[in-house]
Amino acid sequence: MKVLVTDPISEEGIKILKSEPGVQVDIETRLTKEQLIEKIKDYNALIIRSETQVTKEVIAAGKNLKIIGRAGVGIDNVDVPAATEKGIIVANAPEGNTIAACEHTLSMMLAMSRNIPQANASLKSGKWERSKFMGVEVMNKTLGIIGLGRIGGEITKRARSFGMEVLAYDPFTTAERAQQIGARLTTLDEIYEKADFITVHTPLTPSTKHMVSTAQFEKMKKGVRIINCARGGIIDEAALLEAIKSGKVAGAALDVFEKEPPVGSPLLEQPNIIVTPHLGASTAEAQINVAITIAEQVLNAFKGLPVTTAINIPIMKPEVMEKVKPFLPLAEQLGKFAAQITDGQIKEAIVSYNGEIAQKDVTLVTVAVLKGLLDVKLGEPVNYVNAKHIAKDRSINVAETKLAETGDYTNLITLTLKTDKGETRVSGTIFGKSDARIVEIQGYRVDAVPSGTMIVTRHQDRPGVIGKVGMILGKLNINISGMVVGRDAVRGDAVMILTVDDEVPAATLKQMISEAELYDAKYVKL
Ligand SMILES: NC(=O)c1ccc[n+]([C@@H]2O[C@H](COP(=O)([O-])OP(=O)(O)OC[C@H]3O[C@@H](n4cnc5c(N)ncnc54)[C@H](O)[C@@H]3O)[C@@H](O)[C@H]2O)c1
Ligand SMILES: O=C(O)[C@H](O)COP(=O)(O)O
Repeated sequence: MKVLVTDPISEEGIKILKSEPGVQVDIETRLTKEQLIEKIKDYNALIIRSETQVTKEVIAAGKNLKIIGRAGVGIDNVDVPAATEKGIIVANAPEGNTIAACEHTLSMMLAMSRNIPQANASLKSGKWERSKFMGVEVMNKTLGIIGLGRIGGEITKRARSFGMEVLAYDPFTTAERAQQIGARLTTLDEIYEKADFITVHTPLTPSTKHMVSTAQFEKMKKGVRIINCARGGIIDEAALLEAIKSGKVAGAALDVFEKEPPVGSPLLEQPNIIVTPHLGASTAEAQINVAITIAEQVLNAFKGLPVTTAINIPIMKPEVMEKVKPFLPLAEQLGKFAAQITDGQIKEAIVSYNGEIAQKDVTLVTVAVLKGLLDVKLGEPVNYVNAKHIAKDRSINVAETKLAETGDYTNLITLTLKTDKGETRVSGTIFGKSDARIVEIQGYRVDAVPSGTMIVTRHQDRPGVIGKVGMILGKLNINISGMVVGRDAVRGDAVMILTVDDEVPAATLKQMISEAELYDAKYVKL
């Protein structure tokens, strides 16, 4: 397994990767786009920070990529949909630099309030300008936080200790959580109306891009101070420049820029804008944290272990994962089995859960069913990353139903496929800890271990049918190792599963259908 590291990460992470037998690590920073596209084809993992741009072209060239690891939080420099489509895991290190970014934000707020960078530059240039650098206090001021996630939360706690009132806006958090950490959740308009300081802590996404622009500056208090230690582009730089020039905004503290480095940006010429070169995560502690996390995640991906910080796979807490793990192989086999006995174009896949499993978080189990189903149907690599995406792309509607009733089985997973030609229904269960069985096909009871190769027939239950099938297979030296039949009534319709030790040619299935007068016969390989 080969890992390419294209942005500088702490040695601690590199050591972890290198200590794993069979893992080769190459560090190549400052690659051009073309160089990265050329190199990436040989690698199984790419580790980056915020500088490397992982574009669609890079991802397309990464024929052997399993995982893109971001040693930090923001993944706006990675084309995540393109990676998902290719089945490449994108993982970040979401917690390692929270404190670093929080402390940097507060440093910037205080430095801006007391003109520290300007005063430092003045004194070092030989001046002694005490009256020029009159500051403001933060105590008894209102801090508006946009994005009350990990960093916004830590900032709240510390800002409260400075004696600030904290107003927060975050559509994805609750008023209770905000209150618990010391903020009052409110609207953006109230923040703009009341805040003396406004700091943004959202990711950069299409919906947060330029969320603070001319119209928003107009709503703010005169003399407001702005901080952006999240991502360049959340605040519209052109609008900020105008607001600074007009005096509406008294000062700004920026760690991040729409273009990095911000060469030639007029923002750099404004005396009341202080800047740092994207240093939010640059502490020794944070860099060790994120490098260790991402190295561990990359190794997990190589070993097929859960990548717990992946942002394009359903993530589960280890205790939840432990409970659903035994069902994943069964779920995948059900998907594969159903795909091979189903004709027509799949319009809908309904995964129904009965019994104990219905009480669990089955997100990953449904993905496993889709993985098995689409792997067979499409003949292209499908994994836990891209299964849902591919289903959506192919206009296959995926539904989940849950029923706590146990019926005859403690747990039952049923996959129903609706196609343009009809409907297929297959159910499976786990006996004991991991004994997987297919227990129903089209409503007929059966009992088959979902593995190996088999022939699945639909026919009328009458004398001679099974004999004729056996004769045909016998003549071709195809060995039958097991047989189960399910029927609705004596001489009614039936299904049969014949487990076979050898490959069954399509012509043999046709011969069986015509000579034994079967409704249908399918070869299933699991
Ligand atoms: N300057 C740096 O070096 C540095 C360091 C770390 C993180 N960051 C940036 O900070 C961002 C936040 O990091 P975090 O760890 O707190 O992430 P987080 O996911 O814990 O928090 C982000 C919060 O933003 C909220 N949010 C999303 N869309 C929103 C919207 N439209 N309006 C308001 N809130 C919205 C989310 O609900 C979430 O609570 C990262 O995405 C990264 O870009 C920068
Ligand atoms: O999103 C992040 O984690 C920060 O912006 C840090 O970026 P960096 O790893 O390039 O310092």
